[in-house]
Amino acid sequence: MLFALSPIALVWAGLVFFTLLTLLHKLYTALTNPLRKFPGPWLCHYSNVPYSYWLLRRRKEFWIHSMHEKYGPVVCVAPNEISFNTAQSWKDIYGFRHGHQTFIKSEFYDGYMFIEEGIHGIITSRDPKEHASMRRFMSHAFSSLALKEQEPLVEDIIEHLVANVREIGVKKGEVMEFDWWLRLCMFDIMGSLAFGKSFDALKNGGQHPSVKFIHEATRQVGIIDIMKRFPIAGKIYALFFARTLLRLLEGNKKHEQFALKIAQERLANPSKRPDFLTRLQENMDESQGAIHIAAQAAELLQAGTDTTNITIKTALNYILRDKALYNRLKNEIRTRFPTYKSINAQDAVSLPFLRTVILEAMRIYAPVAPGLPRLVPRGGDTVDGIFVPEGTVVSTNAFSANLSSRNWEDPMTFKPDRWAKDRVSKSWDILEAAQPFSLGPRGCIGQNLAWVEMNFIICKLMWSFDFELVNADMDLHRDSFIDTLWNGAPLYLRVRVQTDINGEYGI
Ligand code: HEM
Repeated sequence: MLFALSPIALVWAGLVFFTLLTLLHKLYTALTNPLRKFPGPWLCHYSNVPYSYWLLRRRKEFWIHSMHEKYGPVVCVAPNEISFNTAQSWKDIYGFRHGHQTFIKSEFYDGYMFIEEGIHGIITSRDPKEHASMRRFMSHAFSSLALKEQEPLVEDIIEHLVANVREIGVKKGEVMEFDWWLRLCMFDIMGSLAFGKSFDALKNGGQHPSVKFIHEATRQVGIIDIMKRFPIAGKIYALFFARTLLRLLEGNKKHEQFALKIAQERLANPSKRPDFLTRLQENMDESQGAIHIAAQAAELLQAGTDTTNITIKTALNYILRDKALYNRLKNEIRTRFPTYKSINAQDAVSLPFLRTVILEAMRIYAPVAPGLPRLVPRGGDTVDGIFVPEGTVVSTNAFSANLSSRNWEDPMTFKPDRWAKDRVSKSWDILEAAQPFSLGPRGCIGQNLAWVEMNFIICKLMWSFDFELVNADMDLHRDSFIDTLWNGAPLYLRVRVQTDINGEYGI
């Protein structure tokens, strides 16, 4: 009977059969999916399409937040993925919990840098044992002593930034795309610390291949994520868009080679320069070579560049919209430091109002906005009192936890005083819902350095200049996209030299 069909009819019959089988399989997995009891749109329980659609539109965190506002603190966002947005979920998923197994990083972290060599850096390492030994190894580069020694290197780059602002913003009177200059500054700082020399991005207006690469790499992460969710479609995409993928991979390769060359050079010519490389070299063992150092340096560059830059940009954006807050911050900085030369990192990090401004900036526009995916360990475990089956990918969505109307009073309003130690207002904010640096064994190892950089930069800038926001019609949330990290609207500022204090840098 089957042989009576023409070849074309046979192909059609095969296609229909295959489609029916796939649909039946989908239906079966949907009906037996243990996550179906979790709230969320029905489609998310059995398809990665909504998740990938919003990822491609670069507004995934906005979508997840809208679902949390609608369905509550736990939402099924993809067939095997649950998002939380509560303070307790941070502790349960990422923290140390006595008597519980670790929730390890999911496959999301696989395969970015040094893929062919199978070598990870501290961020992408998923194995808890491998990571713990890396963390010990890296901790020397992030100790308080190391940080103290790194301060002059950081300050040197900040001086370049201040000089650029004086030259372009004050002397030439140009409106400055300020986040671009901040980005270059952070890039040079990380170059100086992780690669042993500044990239001179501030000097050359960003003409360094790694600046472009790091920017593109954040988009690459999203594309790889989608390709992992749809392996067959991913292969077809790879076939049709081979050139785009090759370009991305080429950028990756060049950045790897660049990192490797720097590491090899440094190992061949040991130095006493107090940067990360020196500390890492001092603590290497025989099992490690230049490639291991290069993998760490490449990841540090990504971790420490846009996170800090985005925070400073956010703080400036909100402060410059509120005259009272702006004057309060200016006064705190200019009173604490009578001269420009008296500005130092230690005092800069202890300014109480500046601290609350930065905390509020990291709340309202989380520098690392997406949920950081983790796997529920064998046997399943509870998150915020809810049992989640083993193998489920869970995360606390930082963007949503920081803006949830269940966690914050008036969440969309920039109110640094919610963080004041002597809080007199009766706000019921759940401060622990915001964990900008994450927590537990995989929490940010660079946070002390980040505080030094951010406070130091803001103090030096606000001491030296008066700022005016030019594009006040810009809305940071409305006008931003997320490619793992923010790809936000530019911040245009007009700059004048400050006239409150006649410091030695007055022009
Ligand atoms: C405002 C600035 C910063 C924020 C908000 C921030 C945030 C974070 C977050 C959320 C994580 C967890 C990532 C994950 O679980 O996948 C992390 C990890 C990490 N961060 Fe930062 N970071 C900042 C600055 C820095 C700086 C300046 C450095 C230094 C170069 C740095 C180095 C790292 C490293 C190495 C890790 C991985 C730690 C580990 O897995 O043991 N970060 N950071």
